[in-house]
Amino acid sequence: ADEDGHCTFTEGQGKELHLSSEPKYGGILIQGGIVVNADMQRQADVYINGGLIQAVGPDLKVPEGARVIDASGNFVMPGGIDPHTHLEMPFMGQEACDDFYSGQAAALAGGTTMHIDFALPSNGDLAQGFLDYEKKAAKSVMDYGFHMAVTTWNDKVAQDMEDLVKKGINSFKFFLAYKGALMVTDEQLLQGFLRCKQLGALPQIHGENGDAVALWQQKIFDDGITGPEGHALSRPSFLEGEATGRAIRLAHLVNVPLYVVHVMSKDALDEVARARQAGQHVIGEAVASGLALDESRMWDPVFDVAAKYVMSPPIRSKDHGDALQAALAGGVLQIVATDHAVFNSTQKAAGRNDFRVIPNGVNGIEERLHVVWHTMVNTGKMSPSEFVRATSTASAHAFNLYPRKGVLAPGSDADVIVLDPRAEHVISARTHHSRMDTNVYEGWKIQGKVEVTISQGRVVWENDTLHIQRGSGRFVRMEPFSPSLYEGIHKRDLLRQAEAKAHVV
Ligand SMILES: NC(=O)NCCC(=O)O
Ligand SMILES: [Zn+2]
Ligand SMILES: [Zn+2]
Repeated sequence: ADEDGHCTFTEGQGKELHLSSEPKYGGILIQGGIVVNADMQRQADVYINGGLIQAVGPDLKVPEGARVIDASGNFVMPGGIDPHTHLEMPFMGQEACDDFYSGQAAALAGGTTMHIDFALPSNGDLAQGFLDYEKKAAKSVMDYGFHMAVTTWNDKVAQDMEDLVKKGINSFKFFLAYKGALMVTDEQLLQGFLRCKQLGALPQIHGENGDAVALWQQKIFDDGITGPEGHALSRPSFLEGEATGRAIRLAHLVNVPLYVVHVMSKDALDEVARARQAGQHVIGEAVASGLALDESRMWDPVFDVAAKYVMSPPIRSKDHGDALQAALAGGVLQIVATDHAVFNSTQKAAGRNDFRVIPNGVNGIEERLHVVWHTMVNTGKMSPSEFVRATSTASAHAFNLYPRKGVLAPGSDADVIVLDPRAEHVISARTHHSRMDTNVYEGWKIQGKVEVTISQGRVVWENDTLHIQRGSGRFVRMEPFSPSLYEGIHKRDLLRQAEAKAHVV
């Protein structure tokens, strides 16, 4: 990014010129790589044509004129799905500085070919919020979908939820934090859970006790702590555990599946683990920053350095990160997202004298795959297949996108990456594609690099160059009643009713 925060790569000007590296009729053959899906890896070719994967297998014979990409020695994997982003989000009096163009450009450069962004209601109005986000997303360059946040409760919200499900949204987020802004009460949360269940949608929660956080922020500030470390001190991990556990119990009451976004602490992790062990359908999401970073930088005496690590729930001490990594490796957490919500140094500076108004959020949409590969695969904690599951396939299952997304198989969308496990690179704000002027992974030396990204059947990232065209992105509908979540719910309801009747004398 340049000094003005604008990306230095050039956008496609002509129609076909930059849009496609796919020859018109021949398609693309990715030859001789190690094809990795969530369930297996094997030496194979992948043949792409018409935006879809046509064949996967050894020594494929393909039509004359196919473009051949030599992938020998490299991993060929489904493009990443990042199910937690906030592009162009109005938040804490600012607007996140990556829009649907720059944020998606960054995603593609890092091997992510679909993201699911959190649309926010406009003054509590979900329908209007969706329209606003549709407009913002018109400049998209890759596939995307939306979750919708529910920030209050009334008949219109219930009706809007139904209308949005018909439009292709199958998940709704409830914030238990951000008092006075996005936060809902327990009653509103329960109403929302009941509605999600009727509609076959997946409720998601941000687990932090917003009342306690607001009170403790005031106390810490009054005690004279005004810098970014006050952010960490005012949001202890047990407040994350409390809210996460509360939401899990309310979801159990309603018998609805639940998705816990950005699990950042052992406390919240324990709640997810306990519920899953008891057979409850709870999905736990880690984010790259929670796995790989630690809170120490929030105590940096230089405000600009410390402020860039401020997000909620906060990045915690290393023992929490280690526990999150183990939980991801062991399957207690299933998904790695980013929570990409970026505010540049000038925007972060709004909280120079008061940590409570530092806009919350860190980068990750471009770095996620590399950070997870580096942290989890290079250390032997996860296999390449487990990496694919956590960064792509599990999201495709949760949001009912599978097998269109999340797998390399005939008929699936041609969203494919080629990763060279030997190539080394260094993450830096000087070379990344986000509009952010800083990077929380600045200076990280990574072994393993996404050399090629194919999105919608087109080569969009190759030789460190993007080939993208504004407006080529597609809104991807996500249907309700995802079989992986909703198949058993009715049976469990009947069982509960039978058990309740058995107690009647
Ligand atoms: N996480 C964060 O700090 N910012 C984005 C909003 C949210 O997900 O809570
Ligand atoms: Zn959140
Ligand atoms: Zn978020």
